[in-house]
Amino acid sequence: MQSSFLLSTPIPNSNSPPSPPLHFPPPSTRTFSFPTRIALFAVSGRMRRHLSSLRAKPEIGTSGGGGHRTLLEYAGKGGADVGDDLAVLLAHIQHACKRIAAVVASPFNSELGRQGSGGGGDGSSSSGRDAPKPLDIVSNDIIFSSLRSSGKVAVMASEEDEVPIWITDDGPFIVVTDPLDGSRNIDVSIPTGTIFGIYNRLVELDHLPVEEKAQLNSLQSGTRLVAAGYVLYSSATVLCISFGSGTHAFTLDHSTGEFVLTHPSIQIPRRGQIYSVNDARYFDWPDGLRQYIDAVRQGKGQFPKKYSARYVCSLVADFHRTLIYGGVVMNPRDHLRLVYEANPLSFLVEHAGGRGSDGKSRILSIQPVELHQRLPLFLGSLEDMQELESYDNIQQKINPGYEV
Ligand SMILES: O=P(O)(O)OC[C@H]1O[C@](O)(COP(=O)(O)O)[C@@H](O)[C@@H]1O
Repeated sequence: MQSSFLLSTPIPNSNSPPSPPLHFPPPSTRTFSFPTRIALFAVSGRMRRHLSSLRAKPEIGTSGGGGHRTLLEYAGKGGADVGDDLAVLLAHIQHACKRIAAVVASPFNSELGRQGSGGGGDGSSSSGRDAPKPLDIVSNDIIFSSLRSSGKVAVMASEEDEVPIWITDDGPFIVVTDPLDGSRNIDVSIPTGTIFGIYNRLVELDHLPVEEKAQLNSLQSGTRLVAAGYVLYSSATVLCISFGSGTHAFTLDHSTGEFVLTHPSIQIPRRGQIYSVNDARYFDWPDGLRQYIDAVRQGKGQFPKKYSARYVCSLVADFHRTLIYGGVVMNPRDHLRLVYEANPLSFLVEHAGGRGSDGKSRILSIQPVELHQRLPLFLGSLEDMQELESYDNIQQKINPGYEV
């Protein structure tokens, strides 16, 4: 009785047209004992309440359905009220990231993902940057055309472009971005991500030649970020953002095409029990880092429990897990980029109560001197980061240029 009742009752979903009011005939009482009748009545009552809650109309301003606010509602006047210009820019960024999500998940990208393009024989470009894969280029183009059509961006500075690109003189914002981080994982469907940071255009530089003002606007210190975020392309597509007050994550609802608020005001645990690093590099590490990892592995660190290791080798994925579960994510060699990777992620982790460091200094306080500047990167829970940095010698100076 109970299971056929469940099977025959259509459960509304947001794709279905509005359905007529649900009517549940009371279960027949003729063939059941009194206690069974009571139990069935309770089940059907609970079920009725559950189903009507599924059919509940979203609150005003919650068009994501299910009572969740969408990203644009959150950023708008009834929410964080980030201003019209930033809201328009955000609408274009989220649109670009939905397109990238579709491209990385497409069955037709495998050929693209496999080929390298350009660069030197050692897989690097003439400027020492890694050779981009075709999907890096496609993602870069998607971001660029969205930023340009927003009309709100003066400069885009991307991992995939040798120099920052001047877009429009009166764009109020500067966007720094790694359009597709972790693209080396694309052939095997491991998560990837987009990272971005948003600054105000420095109007005091408007009189300078275009190349010069594009460069200087892009090299602002992380403390001046207006907003920063990442989009994780994984089992779910998650857009995590901070406008300088809290860090919030929105998950793409594929049935509505909206990012809906799923993780408001994320607080990274003060201490986690996970470290994330490529530990095949153990023998190239300095003593301090080895000692730290040896200690936490054995439960001999400040926290008397043995840590676990997790390493996806995709910065956005490793960072997202660390933000939610706590612990530390690190790349101790000079590999990740200050401007469009370390700064945005440090901004996010700080606004969630954690810390971002190069092993010696706070990331956000480092003045960038060039667009593709690399550095060691450590991000995570406050207590874990304090413990890690207390080892002093944690930056890996030997960087042989690993093959994989
Ligand atoms: O090779 P390592 O030191 O493990 O570095 C892996 C890191 O490099 C990255 O792949 C970024 O490098 P790329 O921008 O060259 O892809 C991160 O996603 C990842 O966390």
